Amino acid sequence: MQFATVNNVILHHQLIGGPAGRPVIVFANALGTDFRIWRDVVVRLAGDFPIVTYDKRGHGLSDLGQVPYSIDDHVLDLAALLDRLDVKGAVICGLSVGGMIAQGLATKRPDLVKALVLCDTAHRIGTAEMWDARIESVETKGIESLADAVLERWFTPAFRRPENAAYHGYRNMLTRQSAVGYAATCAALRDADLTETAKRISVPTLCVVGDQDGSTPPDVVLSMARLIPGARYEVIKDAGHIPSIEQPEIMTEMVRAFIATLPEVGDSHR
Ligand SMILES: O=C(O)CC1=CCC(=O)O1
Repeated sequence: MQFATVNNVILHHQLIGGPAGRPVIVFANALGTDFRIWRDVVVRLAGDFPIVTYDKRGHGLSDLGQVPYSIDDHVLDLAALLDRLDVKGAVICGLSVGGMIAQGLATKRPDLVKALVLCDTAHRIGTAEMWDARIESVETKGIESLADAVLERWFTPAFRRPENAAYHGYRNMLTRQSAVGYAATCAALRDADLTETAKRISVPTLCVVGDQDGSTPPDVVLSMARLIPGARYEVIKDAGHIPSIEQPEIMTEMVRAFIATLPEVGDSHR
């Protein structure tokens, strides 16, 4: 099954089976992306762990639902999807707004979360003015109108070479997202301040950032890491906002090494 109705919204997802006794890894995505941004990490981890990927509402093949959204809408969707899949005590690996969803899940539904990998994210991203301007551009001129600026923050100059087919492919991913879903998630980002949430996270947490991230630069991610009790912080060289695309090998090994440090929890898998 790749589609499930939760909270009156169809969510596109994949569950890849893995060995019993290993924690499920759940991947959550950035604004303007779908679950394929994790593909090069997922293929490296598949077989060693059960894996869940999904498209948050308003993105990929998932429904739009009621707009605009709040971060809580996204958190409740992920909680309902994991309940539906009978996943508990997972390692939630969230990138950008996906990392905010992961933080929210860890505090709202601690039974679902064994540990967090927070990639290129923060307790607060951007300013209300910035998100309002972005919403206006998307609503009046479409995602294409901001694509080049977004891609400059997503990727390093080395990745943005005109001859790099992957660069053009991910540009297509961005511009083909629903403008309505994109703007609705910008509203969720505008309204989200997870400062108090981050302080209450009580699971082992790894915070990761690309050294050239133009959206949540290393100092921003570090300030989130400092709020989370006991969190570790790592920088990935030669990566922008989406290290799972630019440095999948390093990203994978960081996730693997982090999971190896987690205490065994008997009921942490399906
Ligand atoms: O679009 C960007 O600048 C990057 C981004 C911010 C939040 C998110 O999920 O992606």
